[in-house]
Amino acid sequence: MILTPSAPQAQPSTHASMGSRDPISGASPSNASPYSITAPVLPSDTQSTEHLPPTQHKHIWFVTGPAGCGKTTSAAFLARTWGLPYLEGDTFHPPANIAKMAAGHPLTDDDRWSWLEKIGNAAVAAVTDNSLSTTSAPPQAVILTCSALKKSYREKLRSAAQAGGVKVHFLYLALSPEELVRRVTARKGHYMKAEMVRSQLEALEEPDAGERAADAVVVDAGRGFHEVEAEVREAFERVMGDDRV
Ligand SMILES: Nc1ncnc2c1ncn2[C@@H]1O[C@H](COP(=O)(O)OP(=O)(O)O)[C@@H](O)[C@H]1O
Ligand SMILES: O=C(O)[C@H](O)[C@@H](O)[C@H](O)[C@H](O)COP(=O)(O)O
Repeated sequence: MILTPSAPQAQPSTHASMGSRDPISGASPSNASPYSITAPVLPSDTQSTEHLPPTQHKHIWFVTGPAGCGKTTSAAFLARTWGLPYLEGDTFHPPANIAKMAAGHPLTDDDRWSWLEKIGNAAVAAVTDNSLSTTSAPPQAVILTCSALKKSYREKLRSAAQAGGVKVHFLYLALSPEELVRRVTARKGHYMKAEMVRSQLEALEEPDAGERAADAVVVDAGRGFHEVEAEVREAFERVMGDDRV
C-alpha cells in the first residue's frame, strides 16, 4: 500500500531542470546528474547555509523509498543545507548487485543483507570517527540514501545504530507507482530501469504505525521540489530540535 499517493504537481519554474542541477551545490545550469555523486560527500563539499545547534546525540538520517522517489534529491538538499556528510547507499552494493539490477533482476533478501550491514556500519562510523569530518570532531549527523524497502531491513539498520549508541531516523518518501515510473523513465544514465519499479513496490513495506511513532517520518514526495524540501526540512529541524542540548 502507498500511504500518500498523489498526482504529480507542476514544478516551480526555477526547479524545472533540477534533475540536472548539481545536487550538492544546487548549482544550475549544470550537466551533472545526481548519479555523478561518489560517496562520501564531505561537509566541505557543500556550501551550507544553516548552522546545526548542538544535540545530545549523534544522528543518522536514512532517506528511504523505492527507486525514483527522490532519495538522492532530498539527501543532497539536507547535506548542502546543513553542511553534513552524505553517503549514497548505492555505492555500498557489491558489483554483482549492480549488474543484477542493471540486467533487470530484482535483488533478493540475501543480496541485500551484506549491503545493509555495510551501510549500517558506515553510518555509525560516519558519526563516531572523524573520517568524514572536516574538523577535529565527528559530525553531529550523517545523511544516507538507502531504499530500505522492508521493515526487516530497517530493523537491521536500527540495530547497527543502537550498537553504536546513535539515534536513527527514516525519512520515507511516499510516491505513487505512476509517478515513480515517470521519474525513473525520465532519469537518464542510471542502471535502475523503470521495469524495476514494479518489483521494488512488491517488496515495499512502508513504515508502520509503530515505526512512525518511533523514528520514521513519511513525506509526501508527489509534490514539487520546493514543497518536498520544505517538508523534509521541517521534519529534520523538528527532530534535531527535540534533541538540542
Ligand atoms: N519533487 C520532485 N518533483 C519532480 N521530479 C523530482 C522530484 N524529486 C526528484 N525528482 C526527479 O526524479 C528523479 C529521481 O529522483 P532521485 O532523487 O534520483 O530519486 P532516487 O534517489 O530515490 O532514485 C530525478 O530525475 C529527480 O530530478
Ligand atoms: O534494495 C534494492 O533493491 C536496491 O538497493 C535498489 O533500491 C537500488 O539500489 C536503488 O533503488 C537504485 O537506485 P535509486 O533508488 O537511487 O534510484
